Amino acid sequence: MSDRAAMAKARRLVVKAGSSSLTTPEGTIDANRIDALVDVLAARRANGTEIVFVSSGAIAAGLGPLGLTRRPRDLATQQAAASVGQGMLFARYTASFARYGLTVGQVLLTADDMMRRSHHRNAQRTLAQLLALGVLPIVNENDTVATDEIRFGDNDRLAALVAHLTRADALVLLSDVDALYTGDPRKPGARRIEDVHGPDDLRDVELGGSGRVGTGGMVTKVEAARIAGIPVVLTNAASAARALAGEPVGTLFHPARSRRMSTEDLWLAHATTGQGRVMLDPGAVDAVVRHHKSLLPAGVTGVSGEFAAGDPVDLCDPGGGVVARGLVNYDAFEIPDLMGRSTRWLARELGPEYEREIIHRDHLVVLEGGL
Ligand SMILES: Nc1ncnc2c1ncn2[C@@H]1O[C@H](COP(=O)(O)OP(=O)(O)O)[C@@H](O)[C@H]1O
Ligand SMILES: N[C@@H](CCC(=O)OP(=O)(O)O)C(=O)O
Repeated sequence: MSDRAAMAKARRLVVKAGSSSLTTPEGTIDANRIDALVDVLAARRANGTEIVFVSSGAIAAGLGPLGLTRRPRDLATQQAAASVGQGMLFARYTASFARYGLTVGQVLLTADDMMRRSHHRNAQRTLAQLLALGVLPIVNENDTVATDEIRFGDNDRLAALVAHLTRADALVLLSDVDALYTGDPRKPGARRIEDVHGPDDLRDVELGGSGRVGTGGMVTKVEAARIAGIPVVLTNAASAARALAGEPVGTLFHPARSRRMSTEDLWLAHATTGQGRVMLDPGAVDAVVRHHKSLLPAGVTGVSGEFAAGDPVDLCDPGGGVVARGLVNYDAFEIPDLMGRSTRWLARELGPEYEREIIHRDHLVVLEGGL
């Protein structure tokens, strides 16, 4: 099945709309555009497809009511605008989907919810239950509590992670441009890119910044497409119906990997950040990256950062490049005493509890640079 056909046949779809597709330049909700988009989603839902909708626009929709003429730069005012805008946005969706007898559920997530395994599982369960109950979940970042350091900021990566979380078959990113271009389409000479198969197709592409109200521009969309691991179409809201029908609109990002990674691997690779680093000798790099073995203390040459057992940590090759990430079995301060030792020696000298690996292979994922 072609990736376009996969879009048309998807049984579970994540659709993400950017701020610019949902709000007016005056900083209010664009009710007509929301209704038009809801018409498309409801029609697809009526065909039996489960849809998770990721909607930006909380900050943009809060600008007008607060008398702001442009997107504020400081986090506190962004959060105030999001607090005002999110409620209005969701009220609008509730009314709009009700025209089709559809019930919507609001799901606000933080980057932290994606990073902590227990929160992640919880979000996964909630979304699954909403879908099982026939509810259409509408997801946004929980802007009012997100801090600068741990913010998604844009919703493109969040949409890709939600696609993982829900094991969606395809992802549609709706923006104010109808496709990815070779350069910013606001400048002359930019050409539309129809298909992206991998990094080679993006080599000469200028990934510019965002529009007036959006965040991240094309960089975050390309990144989202890369991490989604499923067919992704990028187009504008006006082309949403055609994109969902598998017609050749926008830009289609073909998934790079044929084998789907497990949910935990996807989570580890894309939703977490290493809380510290563990340095490996060449033999350990080989064992972990090529042979997918557990990381044993004997192959560790150094450690940095403050992490606790259970945290995600980055594994580095002797050149300092990150090759893998895994959930570590020890606190950072314990590792120097174990480094370079065989598990047998450790068990004999320190006790049987030290026989465990630094990272078990079941909780270890090789990152792209390490392949
Ligand atoms: N190579 C490119 N192809 C398409 N659009 C681009 C490119 N470079 C920059 N852009 C700009 O990215 C903007 C969309 O990004 P953004 O404002 O973050 O959207 P959204 O709010 O939908 O997430 C477009 O308005 C476009 O002007
Ligand atoms: N969570 C934020 C998303 C911010 C944003 O600009 O996202 P996007 O328009 O998708 O680039 C909001 O709802 O305003």
